[in-house]
Amino acid sequence: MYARVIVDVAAGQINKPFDYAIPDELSHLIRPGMRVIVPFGPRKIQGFVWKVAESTDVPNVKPIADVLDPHPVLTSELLELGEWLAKETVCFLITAFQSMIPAAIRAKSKKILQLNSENDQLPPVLQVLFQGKHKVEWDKVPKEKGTLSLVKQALEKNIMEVVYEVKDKTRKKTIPAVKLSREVRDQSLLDVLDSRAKKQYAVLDYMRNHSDGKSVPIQRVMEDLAVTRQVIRTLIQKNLLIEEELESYRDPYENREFHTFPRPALTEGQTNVLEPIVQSLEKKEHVPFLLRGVTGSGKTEIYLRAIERVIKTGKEAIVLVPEISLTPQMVERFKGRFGSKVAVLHSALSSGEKYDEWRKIHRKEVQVAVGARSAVFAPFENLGLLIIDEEHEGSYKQEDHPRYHARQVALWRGKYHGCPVIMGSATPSLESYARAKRGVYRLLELPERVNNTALPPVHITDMRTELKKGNRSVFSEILLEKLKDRLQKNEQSVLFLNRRGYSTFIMCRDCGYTAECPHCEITLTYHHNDRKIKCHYCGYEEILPSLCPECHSDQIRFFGTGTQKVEQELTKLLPEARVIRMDVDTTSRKGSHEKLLTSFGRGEADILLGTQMIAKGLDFPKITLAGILAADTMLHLPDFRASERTFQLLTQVSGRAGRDKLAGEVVIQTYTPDHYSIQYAKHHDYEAFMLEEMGQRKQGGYPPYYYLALVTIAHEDVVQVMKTAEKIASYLKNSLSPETKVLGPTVSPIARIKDRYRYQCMIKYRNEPNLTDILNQIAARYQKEMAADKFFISIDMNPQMFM
Ligand SMILES: Nc1ncnc2c1ncn2[C@@H]1O[C@H](COP(=O)(O)OP(=O)(O)OP(=O)(O)O)[C@@H](O)[C@H]1O
Ligand SMILES: [Zn+2]
Ligand SMILES: [Zn+2]
Repeated sequence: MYARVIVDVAAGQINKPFDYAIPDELSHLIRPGMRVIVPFGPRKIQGFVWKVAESTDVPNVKPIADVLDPHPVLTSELLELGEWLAKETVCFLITAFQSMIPAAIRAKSKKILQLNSENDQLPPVLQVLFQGKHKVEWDKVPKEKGTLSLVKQALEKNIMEVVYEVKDKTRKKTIPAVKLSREVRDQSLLDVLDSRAKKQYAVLDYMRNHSDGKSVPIQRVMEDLAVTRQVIRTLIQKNLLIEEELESYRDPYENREFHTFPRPALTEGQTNVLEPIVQSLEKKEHVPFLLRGVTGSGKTEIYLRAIERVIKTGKEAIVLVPEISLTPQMVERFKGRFGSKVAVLHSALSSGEKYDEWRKIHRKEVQVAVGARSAVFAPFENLGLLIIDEEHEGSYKQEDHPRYHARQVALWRGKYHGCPVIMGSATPSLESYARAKRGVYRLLELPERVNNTALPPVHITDMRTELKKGNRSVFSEILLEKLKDRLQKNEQSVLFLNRRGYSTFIMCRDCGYTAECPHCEITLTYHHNDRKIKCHYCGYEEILPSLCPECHSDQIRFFGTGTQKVEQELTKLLPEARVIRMDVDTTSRKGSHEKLLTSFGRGEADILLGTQMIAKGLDFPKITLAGILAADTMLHLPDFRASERTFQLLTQVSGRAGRDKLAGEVVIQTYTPDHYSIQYAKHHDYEAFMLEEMGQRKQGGYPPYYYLALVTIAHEDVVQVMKTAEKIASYLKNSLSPETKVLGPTVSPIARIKDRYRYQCMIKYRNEPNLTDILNQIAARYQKEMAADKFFISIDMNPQMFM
């Protein structure tokens, strides 16, 4: 028997399987989807068994060295999905497979220097390096000329050699447990024990009555019966109990109690919406539903009801939510309804915790997976439903290989399993909405809030007028007034500050110098906490200069409005207000996000001030005011979705106010009050906005009228980039149909990142069946250069970002 293995070397001409012999002792074990260790050149690397075959054309195949999994980590469905994904997103098969499993089991091989003789044969410098051990990781070797040439000599003399070790990072957590041995199960206890051994008798009796023949943690037996470990040990020695290691899960929600989440009677609107979904569940039909429901219309309840049906029929469901709305509140709604049937996959979990949640799915111990983007790969085999909440969210697109969109994957899986997919949002993306209008998706609508409360009235304030009036503060008069009013009434407010397109930077007031990253063409951002300026693209940082590096003036200050600055101003203007600030700085510690929100929910603060993370998902009855401090910061980004994103964000934030009995209100501060995004958001008019935006897209030749593909080429040498970009552009122009437009090459909006100059070509097309093939050819053509770290070519189908 032979295995076709996709090996983990994402470089060179190896986007194809390699054949390995399956040793006899493994032949009954190996199945497609398992991870294996195989020899590859001088080293051993990890791979996935793709297929098992009777024969091979390859002479002298080497045998598989080891198997890492007792059960396949990739189901046959996921293997198939991976192939599709690799082609569609133009990436390596191995990259697609790796992205479907938790990071904890994505093993990497390590390069290691191993001594073949005694330490003292080495030159002193290297002796120090080895410190008496016979192995050193290559990463620990100082990469300087002297040491490297000594290493080279030692390798040539065969004093040491390079080996590769594959480390499986998984560490399953286990706890000691015991179970009854067979002889105890089949006999009367008095036959195996002296009746005077009362405690031992009690233990065996307990095990008979409680354990159902399964193992029980030793700790629990000790606690329940108040016996010492010695009693149990004696029973083990007598072979009456068998000791076992029980796998235990790191449960991030272990110490939390989930209140059973009430199951309200559905409103008429909800009933109508649920009906066609239930029908398609019953008919086992793949129907893509687009559920457009205004904020607070009870979409989540629809999800819960549909999942309920799915679980009843013994099937499984996946629920995707954007990372930032995967709040404890959200988790509680699912855990509160379905309890231990739910696994939560969340990036804030440690990689061990994530792995444990994944294993619950893999071992069919849960039926529902709730999680961010990558949860779409949950290894269920009997899917009955997939849900994408806030389907318009940009974070569903992965901005790294494989550049997939979770919606695209969900639809693929829905089709595979013949089950419905629900895409829900108050502001569906224009692309999805257009598809629904054309009947590709089935449109379901919830136009009203659950208890028929009105959507909150929106005030627009023109910040230019404020400035003319002499108001230099971040807050308009009207917003400040309303904040004071809420304080008096003991109601809560949220203040939203857009993170994107708006950051604090430093500038010299005398000469106009601004600090830029020396490796990227981007301004450095000021961080108040450690008084440093940092690059958000490459991580470069430096201490805030006290004098201007150009003119040595001491008038160097930071500009822009960060949350910290707003908070300072807020405490000055409203000293009595209790403010909770939520941004990257206050939520970086594990669990802090949750703490802040719980505290706000308990009413321990009056104002919640934050960035994107407070825009969605929050459902607090006492919030009656939502303020948006600078609505237009995102409007001017070089991105054709800027207007759409602005509209969506304004609508989402507005939706936080007045969700319960108390009526809500919204204040939007802007410099461009007449912009259609802002005007339609004011009137909660999604359809009118979409209509106007469609016109804009048609004119500009953007989605949904055209599809886009973005090719970015980067290299340290600007001439090389230009030449290659030209070559690629003209190759594309020659191979694609005349109706397709190839724009560029042009300099990317961020012209340099990590010392590499960047150029891009944009492809706009309507019908180009061979495009992915052609792009895959281009990727293959430059693989060697990319592997050698010279060129960096990224191909992004349906891009969400244009930087
Ligand atoms: N049928 C119902 N009867 C009473 N209350 C309900 C009903 N359905 C939902 N709710 C409650 O109404 C509130 C809003 O519902 P939900 O959060 O599901 O809306 P949503 O459409 O998901 O909102 P958003 O898009 O703004 O996040 C919640 O507190 C929910 O518990
Ligand atoms: Zn200066
Ligand atoms: Zn940088």
